[in-house]
Formats: sequence, C-alpha cells, structure tokens
Amino acid sequence: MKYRELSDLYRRLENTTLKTLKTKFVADFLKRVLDEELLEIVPYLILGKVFPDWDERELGVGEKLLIKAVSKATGIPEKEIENSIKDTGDLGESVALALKKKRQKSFFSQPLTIKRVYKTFVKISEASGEGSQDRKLKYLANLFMDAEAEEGKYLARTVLGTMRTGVAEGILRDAIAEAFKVKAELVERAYMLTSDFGYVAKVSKLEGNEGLSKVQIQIGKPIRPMLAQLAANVKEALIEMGGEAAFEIKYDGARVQIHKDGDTVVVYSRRLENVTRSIPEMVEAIKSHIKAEKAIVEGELVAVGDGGRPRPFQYVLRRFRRKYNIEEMIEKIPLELNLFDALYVDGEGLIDVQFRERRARLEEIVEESGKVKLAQQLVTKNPEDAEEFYKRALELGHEGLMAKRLDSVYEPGNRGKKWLKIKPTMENLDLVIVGAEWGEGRRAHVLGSFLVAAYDPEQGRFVPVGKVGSGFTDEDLVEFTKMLKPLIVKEEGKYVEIEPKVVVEVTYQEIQKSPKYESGFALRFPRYLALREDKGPEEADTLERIAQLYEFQERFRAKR
Ligand SMILES: Nc1ncnc2c1ncn2[C@@H]1O[C@H](COP(=O)(O)OP(=O)(O)OP(=O)(O)O)[C@@H](O)[C@H]1O
Repeated sequence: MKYRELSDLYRRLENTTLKTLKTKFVADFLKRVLDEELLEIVPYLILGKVFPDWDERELGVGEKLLIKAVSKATGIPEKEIENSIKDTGDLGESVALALKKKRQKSFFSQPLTIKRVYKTFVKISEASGEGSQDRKLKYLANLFMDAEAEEGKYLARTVLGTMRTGVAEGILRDAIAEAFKVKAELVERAYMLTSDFGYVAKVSKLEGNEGLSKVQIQIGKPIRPMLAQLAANVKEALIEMGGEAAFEIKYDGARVQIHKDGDTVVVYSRRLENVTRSIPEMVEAIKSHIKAEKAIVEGELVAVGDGGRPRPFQYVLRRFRRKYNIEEMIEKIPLELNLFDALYVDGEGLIDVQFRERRARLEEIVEESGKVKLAQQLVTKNPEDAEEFYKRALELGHEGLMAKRLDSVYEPGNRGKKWLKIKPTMENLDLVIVGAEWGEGRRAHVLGSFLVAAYDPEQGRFVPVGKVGSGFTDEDLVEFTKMLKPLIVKEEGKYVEIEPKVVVEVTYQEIQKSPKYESGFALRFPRYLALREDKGPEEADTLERIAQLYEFQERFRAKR
C-alpha cells in the first residue's frame, strides 16, 4: 500500500473537525488495508505514532537531525530550512516546501510504501551506539528523497510526534468497529485489556465479534488500570461498599503494573510506559519475591526516606526519568513496592474474579521483603476501626485510604464506585495547561501565568477553570517556557494558546461557581504544586469531578 494513501488520509482528517467524518475517513482507510501485517501497524500511524506508548522503542530523532536529513535529501542548506520554519511557524509545512523546491529528483526514485516507511522507522529505532546519528540521518534522508511534498510533511510530523489530525482513541475505536462491522463495546473491551490497537484491528477483521469477546489479558501487553472515585469520608465509603469493605493504605507514589514471565520482568507506569530499565534493583527484587512463574500484578512504588517514611511521589518519577547513572539513584532514592492486585497468575486471567479472591491469590504468590510488600489492608464492617486505620495511615505520612468492594471484578480503564479513595478535605486538581501569558518586566521572556483546564470526556475538550500564576519558582518558569513553546498554537499579544498536553497539579482555596469560564467553575487562589508528568491530558481531572468536589465543599460548609 502506498504511503500516499496514508498522507491523503492525514490531509482529509486535518481538513475536517467533524468527529463522524473523521471516523468515516479512518474506517474507509482501514477497510482498504488488506495485508494483515500492515493492519497491525497502521492504527498507530493513524494516531501519529510509530509504536504503542508502552513499547520501549523510540525513534530518538530531534528537529535538528530531521532538518539535516531534509537538507541532505533536497540539497537545500539547513539554514534556509530553519529560516523557512521561522516564516511558516510549522516544521511540516517547511519540509513540504523544501521538497517542492527540491533541486533534482533521484533517477531511481520510487513511490513510498507504508511498509517501507515503517521498516525504516524500525531501523531508526534500532540504531544505537557509535555512528548511530549518521545512520539515522541516512535512513531518514533516503525516505525524504523519495517523498512527495505532502508525504514529507506528514513523515516529519510522525517522526517528531507532532501530528495533529484530531484522531484520538475514541475515533479509532469507532472506526475499527465501523470498518469491520463489529461492536464498538467489544473493540473497547479488547483495547482496555491489551492496549494494542494493531492487535484489536486484526482480531476485528479476522475473527469478528466472537474473536473480540474472547480476547484475554496477555503478558507483555499492559492492561488499562482500574481507577477510583472520591468518597467524602470513611463512613460514606463503607455505606457505598454495601456495609463491608477492604480498606487499604493509599500510598503516595507511582502506580506500576508488573508483567513477569519466568526471568523476564517488565514494569509499566500508570501511563503504561515501559519503565523497567530505570528500576533494576526492583526488577531483581520482583524476580525473587513473586513466586509465580507468570504473573501480572499491580502496586504502588513509593520512595522511602528516613525511618521508612514515604517521600513525595515526585521522587519516584525522578527515578523513572533517569536513563544513566542509575546505580547512583538506587542509593539516593530507595524504593519500596506495595502490591495491591493480581490480574493474572500462571495461565489464569483473574480480572473477572472477585477482589477478595484476587487478594488471596496475591498473598499466595508474594513473599514479602524489605522492597516488595503487600499493601496493608483492613477488611471491616466497623466504621470506627476504619476511621482508626485512616488516622494511622495519615500519621505515617500516607495519602489516605482506598476502599474496595470485596465482591467487585477488575474493570480495566474504568473510574467507577467499586474503588473509592479517601483523602483529607479539598484534594488537589490535576489540570491541563491550555493557555499562558508572557510575563512583565524582568519576566518578559518567560511565560508567567497559565490558563488551566479540566477535561470534558463527553465532548473530548478541555474547559478552563482558572489562571495559575503563583507557586512557581523562577527556574520553574524557565522550564515551563521551554516545555510549552513548541506547543504554542496561536499568539495574540501577550496571550498564547497552548496545545493541551501538559498536566499540572494545582491547589486552591475553594471552587466557586462563576460565569467567567464556560465550565461554570473558577478556582479561587489557585497555586501550582507540581508537574504531573505521569499523566496525559485525558487523565486530568474532569469537569464532573470538579462539580463533585464543589458539592463536597458545599456540604462540608453546611456542616460547620
Ligand atoms: N492500595 C492501593 N490500591 C489502589 N491504588 C492505590 C493504592 N495505593 C495507592 N494507590 C494509587 O491511587 C490511585 C487511585 O486513585 P485514582 O484512581 O483516582 O488515581 P489517580 O487518578 O492517579 O489519582 P491520585 O492522583 O489521587 O492518585 C491508583 O492509581 C494508585 O496509583
């Protein structure tokens, strides 16, 4: 299949904002993919990716190398391309312009196929060590040499991860259902279990509804995590759970999903990124303290400080980020794993098994040690005992408690009422930066205040709820400016509109009803706390959550 057909699709997607039309375009395209091998690849390319997020492979190509490759392919000096980017404000456009101007077309030039493009991407991802930059450059230049202008535009965007066709997971799900005449719920279910759209598309085409409904959790493919709703207090949680619940400490760390297959251990973060390499000591501990040959378990990874007290979750994220000198980090930021669920043990998928039983299976396979532990649990009907446990958890420096329904099955990707979290009063919000303002005076060259938004999953949009200007250090602002600059969509005077990508944790004094924002809510005195690199924009707090918090706040006020 020609790459041309894919670049046509990208253009058509870009030219419409209508979700139904986008879905139709993607569905029509998927129908035309006859080769099964290709069908496993194209869903990612359509999303503007090369590999799934949980795949460790990455291209490792930055803007500079890409410009070099285009220069090599076209004979146009790098400087000229850089200047063109300044004019167009868009690298993709400038690549297309350069290819249009290309001095000569190679005599042997061949139209690009999707397979060739993909294979080249794989080769690029595999290039490592000495001379790897040169090899990447050569592979890329070869692609651009054979690319038409528009193809070049989308190749560049794919390589840099800046495709903006507005196709997110929901559209892809519906398009797969439409293309292969299968039920969208079943596509969703299979995706929640495997996080692999390529695989799901293939099963949909080859095995239809029946095949989809048989899809099982698999070692090596991360499952979407089950999430919790917020409860006002321990008592309310107990009532919601039907009178009895498993309360567990809510550890303040980073959630991990561990896949163990014999001696191979892979660890995924909450966003299902492969973080195995950053925590080798934990991988070793897991190998020797999880007794099952094959298992998928979940837990919270916590950084421990003096006297075993938990340190803020950012420490764990620092461990995840570190790519070199890892040994030094093992000493500086020791970790502890608190396991709370078992989803698969030795050939048996457990997600349809009740939580009570899953915990029993977990206890069977975990041999506790200094580094690997079971989440502390109290199963009770008694609100006073639960309250006591909650107080103790807070005294020990934990975030609060989780309450889990003993008879509940594991619901991948769902934020339902089977799991509830209990934390002290007003919880912080994780919001997405959608705009900013340049600072004044001394701070004129950095962004100084940020428009933050909640996610509205119904409409797939982000709705502003406040402007955050405090809580940042000077270094934070420099860092944020660097991070947000490439995401600027529009500039109007001091104000810039920003593509919703970056999630920040924000505290505030209260939530007010306000006509100022379309959301109907405004945060009073919002203050920046932390960057939530572990969350994607769609995992930010929702409008519904803000409404719920508002309700709690008002109820609490009424009591006083
Ligand atoms: N014992 C536990 N059982 C389940 N989750 C736990 C436990 N201890 C800590 N956690 C963490 O709490 C989270 C559950 O809360 P929620 O589903 O709201 O996730 P979240 O959106 O990441 O929210 P938060 O920012 O409050 O962690 C889990 O994702 C996990 O990271």
